[in-house]
Amino acid sequence: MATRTFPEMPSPSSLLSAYASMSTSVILFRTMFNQLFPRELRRYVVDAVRFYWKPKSSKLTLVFDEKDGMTSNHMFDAAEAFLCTRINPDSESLRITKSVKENHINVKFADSEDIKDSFEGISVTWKYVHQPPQQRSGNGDDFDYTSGKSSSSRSFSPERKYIELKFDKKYKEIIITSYLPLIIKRSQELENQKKVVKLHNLQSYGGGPGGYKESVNLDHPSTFDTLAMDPKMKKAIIDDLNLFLRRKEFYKKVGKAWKRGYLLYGPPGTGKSSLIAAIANYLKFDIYDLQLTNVGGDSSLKKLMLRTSNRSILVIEDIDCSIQLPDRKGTAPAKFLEGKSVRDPMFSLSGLLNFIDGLWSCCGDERIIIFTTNHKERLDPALLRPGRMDVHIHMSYLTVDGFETLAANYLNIHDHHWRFREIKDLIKCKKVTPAEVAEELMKSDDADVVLEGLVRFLKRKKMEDDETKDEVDDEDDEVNEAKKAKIIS
Ligand SMILES: Nc1ncnc2c1ncn2[C@@H]1O[C@H](COP(=O)(O)OP(=O)(O)OP(=O)(O)O)[C@@H](O)[C@H]1O
Repeated sequence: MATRTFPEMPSPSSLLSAYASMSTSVILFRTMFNQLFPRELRRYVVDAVRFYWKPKSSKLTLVFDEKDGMTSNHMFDAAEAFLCTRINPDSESLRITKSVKENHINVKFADSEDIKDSFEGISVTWKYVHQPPQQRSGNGDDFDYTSGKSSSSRSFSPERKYIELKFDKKYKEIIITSYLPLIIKRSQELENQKKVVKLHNLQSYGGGPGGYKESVNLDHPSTFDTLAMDPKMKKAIIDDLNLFLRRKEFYKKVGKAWKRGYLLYGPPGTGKSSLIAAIANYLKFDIYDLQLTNVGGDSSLKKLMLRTSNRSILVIEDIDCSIQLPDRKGTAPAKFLEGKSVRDPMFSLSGLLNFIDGLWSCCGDERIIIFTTNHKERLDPALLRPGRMDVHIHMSYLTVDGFETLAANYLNIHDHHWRFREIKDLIKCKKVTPAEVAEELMKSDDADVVLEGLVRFLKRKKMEDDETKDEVDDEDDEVNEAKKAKIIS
């Protein structure tokens, strides 16, 4: 039987001396390398070696930085919102955020946590990376390219937050053209679901060159369900809003800015402001309340307008009080009313509308503009011309249907109450605003007590009106008598 012989194993002392001589050679080589070759050449050689030796990966990584220069990166925000819906139930850490103005708590995936997703059978991996401020080399003179270290002149790079998306390179096209747009769409849907509608105050004094803008959450509870108005009119408004939202392509095709104008008119207390809040809550659009009384002219108006965002409602309340109308010949200069600020504005109402149209047609999408007035008859005819404001809505006195809505909201009475017949008869023959009735309905928790009080209120109002009417009739009689006497003498 043949026996195998093994070569003799080197002794530990010979291994140690081989290692020592190798390390010495490496140090010698590095020193020679650094001394013999200029810095640029060293850098070039090191980069070239790194490039060719680096194993080629079949993966592609897309990086969404939080900021794109000074502005925030919409793709980062969209990805972050989308990934909140993909959080792994086994996650070991999560980020929790909430701003003072938000009503909800945001649960986000944590630093360096991987999230797996798949799109049309393609597996992708997401990762959130937060790099705190990092030291970096200063002028680079002392940088050693063989060791990759530098020794002095350090400064700090700013902190960086980004999201990485990794997938197989061959799916690049489909991921960029289909998956990313889907993420943007989903994030918008999520945003709409939890969006807190804001009310921004737009006025041009204070707050620096661009004017002053303060905003609060719009906590107005008004919705189309709580609004007391003719059901047909309510439905027509909702249909109109829905049509407007769907018609992005239509507006583009006909070359018009994607905006819609509403004129709300009617006596005080008939729900004009409530309707604006209901529209904002329905569309989840922010409201910009434009105070024209302090806008000096085109340039400050333009600055204010540029501060408004898409998907918003621009409201100009009591338009008849904000701008003095030009005379019928259109020659009188427009002037602001209300005492304090009577600078000559550089625009009339129609000028203002043309201006807003022009500005929005180039940089505004999904905008709604609402004017309100208690006196439609006092408005600039330019505003009432067909095609100017798309929809005119008359907010009128309380109707029987409107009363039923208020009774359901305030008293939780959804069918009938024995007082209803009398109340409805009184409402039919008496002009009463929803605001007046709403105030009566809030006076007690007891529906019987409240409705009895409402009946008394409506009767009293009717009596007062009858007396006023009698007085006016008496005065008219006296005037007629006097006229007759004058003619006879
Ligand atoms: N149509 C309505 N439906 C439900 N509530 C209403 C309605 N109209 C008025 N109210 C109630 O009256 C209050 C005042 O109404 P609102 O401010 O909307 O009236 P307005 O027409 O805008 O008045 P103004 O012209 O004085 O600004 C509201 O907060 C609401 O409680």
